[in-house]
Order: sequence, then C-alpha cells, then structure tokens
Amino acid sequence: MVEKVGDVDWENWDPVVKATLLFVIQDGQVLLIHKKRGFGKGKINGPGGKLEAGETWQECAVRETEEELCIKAQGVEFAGELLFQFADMYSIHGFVYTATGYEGEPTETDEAAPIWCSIDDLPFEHMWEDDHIWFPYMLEGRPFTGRFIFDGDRMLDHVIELG
Ligand SMILES: COc1nc(N)nc2c1ncn2[C@H]1C[C@H](O)[C@@H](COP(=O)(O)OP(=O)(O)OP(=O)(O)O)O1
Repeated sequence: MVEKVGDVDWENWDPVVKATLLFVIQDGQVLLIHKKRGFGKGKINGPGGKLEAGETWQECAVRETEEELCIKAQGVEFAGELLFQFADMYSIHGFVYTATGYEGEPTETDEAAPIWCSIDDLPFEHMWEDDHIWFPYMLEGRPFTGRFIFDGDRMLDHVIELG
C-alpha cells in the first residue's frame, strides 16, 4: 500500500484526474464554497473542478468558478500545484489559482454555496486536511508544489516544495 510520498514514482506518475481550485481573496477575506456534490461533497473548499479537453488550467479554474458561483474571476494568477495520490490508487493533479476580484454576485448553485471567510479564521476543520499546509503559502503569494498521500479523507504523508 502507498503510505509515504517516497513510495510513489512521481517521474512516471499518471494522474487519474486533472483539476483546479480558485480562491478569490479580497479585503482580508477569501471566497470559499460549501461543496454540495461530487468529490469532497460536504467539505469547504474553493470552487474548481476537472480539466476539460482543449482548455488551459487557468481557463478551467475560471470556468468552474463561473459554473459553481456565477461569477467571472478577475486578476487570476497561478498560486501552486497539488499532487494527490490516494491509497486506493485514485489520483488527482491539481493547479491552484488566486483572483483579486470578480464580476457578478456569488450565488448558490446546485454544486456549491458561497462562504466568505476571514483569512485569519479559516474553517480548516471542515476542509481537506492538506489545506492548512499550503493555504499560508498561497496567502503569502509564495508558489508551492505539494505532494500528498491520502487514505480516504485521512492524510498519511506530505512533502511541500516552495518556489
Ligand atoms: C485530497 O485533498 C484535496 N484538497 C483540496 N483542497 N481540494 C481537493 C482535494 N482533492 C480534490 N480536491 C478538489 C479538486 C477539485 O476542485 C475538486 C474535485 O472536483 P470534482 O470532481 O467535483 O470536479 P467537477 O468537474 O466539478 O465535478 P463533476 O464531474 O461532478 O462536474 O476537489
């Protein structure tokens, strides 16, 4: 069983899913979602989802945010890269983006409900376990690459590299 980051052959790693996350950060607050369906249902996360054929990672992040919250993110920048290997052999390669603003009004959809949270009081107890590791770097604007081993919801190991 895969338990440690070092157990994975990252050079030849072929993720099952490619996906994105996007966080609007404004006035000391970050726009999160309560995820209503799909992978991670019930958790608090950023808007995001699976990469579609022909789109860039950033286009995916912006499209998913529009689909989930009815807003068009503005001032979008790359923040970091996440590589998740699960013990059941599921795997996700993720790219994280930040945005400084948006057009429209954050609106609940059948996928997500918007939640504004203070960057000083983030609800990590309701988020994926990896988030508390890389969120501070994202908020600092420091690029990161994180590798994580999960067994279901439980994080078994991680390694983070900073740019
Ligand atoms: C394992 O740790 C994770 N941490 C964080 N912060 N986010 C994660 C983790 N694992 C997955 N995610 C994110 C990545 C994506 O944004 C979503 C999963 O996307 P989903 O499967 O819901 O993709 P959609 O295209 O929206 O779904 P549909 O196929 O149902 O439309 O979770």
